[in-house]
Amino acid sequence: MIVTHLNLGDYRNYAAADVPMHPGANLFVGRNGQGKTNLVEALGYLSTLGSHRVSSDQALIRAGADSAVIRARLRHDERDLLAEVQINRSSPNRAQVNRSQIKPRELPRYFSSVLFAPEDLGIVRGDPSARRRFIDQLIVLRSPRMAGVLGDYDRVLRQRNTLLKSARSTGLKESQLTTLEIWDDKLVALGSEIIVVRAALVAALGAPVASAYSAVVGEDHRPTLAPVLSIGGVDAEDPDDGVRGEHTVRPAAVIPTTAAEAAGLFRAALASRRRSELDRGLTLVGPHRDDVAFGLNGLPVKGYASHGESWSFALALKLGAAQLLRAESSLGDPVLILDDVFAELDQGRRSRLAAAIAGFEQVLITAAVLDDVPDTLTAHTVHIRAGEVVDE
Ligand SMILES: Nc1ncnc2c1ncn2[C@@H]1O[C@H](COP(=O)(O)OP(=O)(O)OP(=O)(O)O)[C@@H](O)[C@H]1O
Repeated sequence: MIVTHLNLGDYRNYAAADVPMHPGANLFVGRNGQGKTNLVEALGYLSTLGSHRVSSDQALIRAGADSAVIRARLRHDERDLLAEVQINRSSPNRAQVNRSQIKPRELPRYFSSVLFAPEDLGIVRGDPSARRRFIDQLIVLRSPRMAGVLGDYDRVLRQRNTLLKSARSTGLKESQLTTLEIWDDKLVALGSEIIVVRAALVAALGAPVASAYSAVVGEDHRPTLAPVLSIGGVDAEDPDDGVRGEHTVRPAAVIPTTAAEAAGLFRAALASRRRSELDRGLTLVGPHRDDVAFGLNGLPVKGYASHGESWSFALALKLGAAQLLRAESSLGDPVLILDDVFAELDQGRRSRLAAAIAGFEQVLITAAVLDDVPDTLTAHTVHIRAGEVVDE
């Protein structure tokens, strides 16, 4: 799949932008703070419904405006499609495909992109939530229907926590026990599906991430990924009662392969934690506490790997994700977006990265310095200055 045209209205520092795009590499160059990342961030939003830089949509709307529009003309298998989203400051966002309204969360059915940016270092070095976000975004791109399952799980979790909190202050009454059992059933049904899908994804990512890592780094450093499931044996032994410290981040002892197996484990874990959950007023086990353990040469990445190794690992995660999607998606290749990547790499890694991405249908690259980008990627170069696309 490729983007043939991007149109922005009141998005970040763009009052309006019209950018034709080409198959293969498209390079956006400009000094710091001109709007290069904003441009590619907008395309990332269209497939993940979020920005890699902020958790709320508010910052995406141009200062002083009420709404932002991202509109992209997409081409796949000779067919054109117009996808757009309107991000509103004070009303729900709206989305359209070919001018017909759809739910915003349906957009990943139509557009698939994988974005790598310096912030992705947080996936390997940051909190478990960053790893869950990475995994879940990929899950939705692989199977857009999962957006609903993940959203429903969060909703049920919030409602269950509200009930646990109120039971904590008053003691669990008969009627609350019945309601808790209903929430347990919903949590287990949704959660067990998430657990199995996440574990399968982590297993599927292992090989493409390892080959992306050696393609860029040029050596066989054996990166590994393993799911850490909070329903498995990990948290059950945890004296902190499910509050995960660094020492508990290790691969799950049991990795369920079916939803029924995951449901059995999840339900048993909930039962064994009921007392603690009522004491704390909080759901202590479940996919909202899952993690992924990343390893390099037999050591954990977090806390052990160098800056360069962590950075290359994060890049390999995204390249591996893109590789996985291109192998199985009905949308063709995801649009690969590399934001500010080349400045971080030495000459050898720049050339190797250029070779590794050469086969993708479309790659969008941002750089502050043109000379940082290998010549093979500069055929379509667009200059950006102060929120405007300029011809030079
Ligand atoms: N909601 C907004 N309204 C107006 N301007 C905004 C908004 N959000 C961000 N900006 C402006 O956008 C600019 C940053 O753009 P962007 O992050 O795309 O820079 P960049 O060209 O990628 O720079 P760098 O090379 O430093 O990464 C900043 O000047 C910032 O003030």
